[in-house]
Amino acid sequence: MSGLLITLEGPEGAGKTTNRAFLAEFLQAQGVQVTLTREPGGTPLAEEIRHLLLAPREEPVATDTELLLMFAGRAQHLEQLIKPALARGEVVLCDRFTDASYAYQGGGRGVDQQRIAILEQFVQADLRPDLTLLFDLPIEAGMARAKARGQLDRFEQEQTDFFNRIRNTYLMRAEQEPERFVIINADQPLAQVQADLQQIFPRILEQLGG
Ligand SMILES: Nc1ncnc2c1ncn2[C@@H]1O[C@H](COP(=O)(O)OP(=O)(O)OP(=O)(O)O)[C@@H](O)[C@H]1O
Ligand SMILES: Cc1cn([C@H]2C[C@H](O)[C@@H](COP(=O)(O)O)O2)c(=O)[nH]c1=O
Repeated sequence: MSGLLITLEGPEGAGKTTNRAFLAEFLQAQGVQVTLTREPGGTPLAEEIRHLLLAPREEPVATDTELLLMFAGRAQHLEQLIKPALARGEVVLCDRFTDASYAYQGGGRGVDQQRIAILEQFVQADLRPDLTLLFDLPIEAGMARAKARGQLDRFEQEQTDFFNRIRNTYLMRAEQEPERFVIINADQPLAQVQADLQQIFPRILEQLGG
């Protein structure tokens, strides 16, 4: 038995966490076992790595340090949480995964995509998300939501150009893998975003049945 790995991606404040809960509610109502998780994080050790990554600090964080910490947390998360849940046949709803490394460290920081691909293969072997929901919206709209939440973390303190490169990288990846990605227009009232999201429920149930 093998479950499904569904990842939710997008820039800051796109509504990933809010809509992960909405999706979980729907699946649970269908009797599907769901594991909710996030990256960086998802296990106690990986959450400690998350704290290291997100905390604003005076010492500049080297780009490779950031990249390797993302994949170190991912390795722990995969072994301790994601793979066991998939082996139990569950749907894993993960708030960000490796597409975020391509978007943030690749697009945002300028790391060569091939170097990220090497780490992806090293840490994940052939494990890839079954479906990726990309919540897309203009950077200013997402940042306004993030700012309204309160203090900004180390990533959220970056400039608009950094986030525009991230958004563009996500959209480019979605174009390259149209069978895996579904783009959701996140720049709409929540009720409309969720109405759009409902359109893909049958696809998820079909993937689960197959
Ligand atoms: N469609 C929407 N319209 C307006 N506000 C929204 C919408 N979706 C989510 N929000 C609000 O925006 C804020 C950010 O949402 P959420 O935490 O779900 O986004 P996120 O993508 O997980 O953010 P981040 O990646 O920055 O953690 C929350 O306060 C949420 O209530
Ligand atoms: C998985 C992953 C994440 N990031 C960045 C993206 C966000 O700024 C933070 C996570 O915080 P959020 O509450 O989910 O917004 O980490 C990254 O740069 N690279 C990654 O692989």
